[in-house]
Amino acid sequence: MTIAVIQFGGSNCDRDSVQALESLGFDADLVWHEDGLPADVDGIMLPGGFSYGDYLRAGAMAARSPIMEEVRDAADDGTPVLGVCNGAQIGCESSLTPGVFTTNESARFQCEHVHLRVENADTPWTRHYEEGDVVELPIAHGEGRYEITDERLDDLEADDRIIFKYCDAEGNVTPEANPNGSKHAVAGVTGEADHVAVMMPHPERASLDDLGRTDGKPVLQGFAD
Ligand SMILES: NC(=O)CC[C@H](N)C(=O)O
Repeated sequence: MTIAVIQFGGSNCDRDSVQALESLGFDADLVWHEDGLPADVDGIMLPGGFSYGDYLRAGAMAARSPIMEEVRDAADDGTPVLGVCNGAQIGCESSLTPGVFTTNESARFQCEHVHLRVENADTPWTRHYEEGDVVELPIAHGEGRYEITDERLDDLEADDRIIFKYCDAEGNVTPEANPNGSKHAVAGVTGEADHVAVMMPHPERASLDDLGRTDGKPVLQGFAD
């Protein structure tokens, strides 16, 4: 099973993602965006980083790379797509997923561990958790605040498309536990179909025993489901 990890100028979590995926038994191929999507990939990961220096708005320029049309076509054909951090920003900027990620409420880059509550355990990315599980993953972003209109967010909530929310260690969603001011504490959301999803925290940074935490492994295992 081969997962394409797409590299843009400024991606910096591409190799970590490959290593995490390989540790789970996947074949992971780094794909430079100008080379186009290889035929017969079984999954696509948009990794974190600072594509195009986060100019305009994080992810906005990478979203215009022609490979994103191919990613969309593959997603429409059922190929699983996961965007993490800058990959989440690219996913939203290219409308694979709804909303946008913009400047943190703190107006600062934040690098810390956060807790997330699993909101919907019935997606490929959350199937190995139980609804309500609390997991701990790292974040590292300056533009991680999820923003969307109230009306669209209500629809996402009603359709169970929010997969993770920021919470405290006990699973309470509170303003204090929301690291960046994301609306409704959204940390991860699916596309129209749940085999497409994006999230700001980094599961690949918590997927190897050597990293001291493996809470993120189940997310990446979603590529196999
Ligand atoms: N870890 C990442 O993917 C980098 C974050 C991102 N481009 C930001 O600062 O918002």
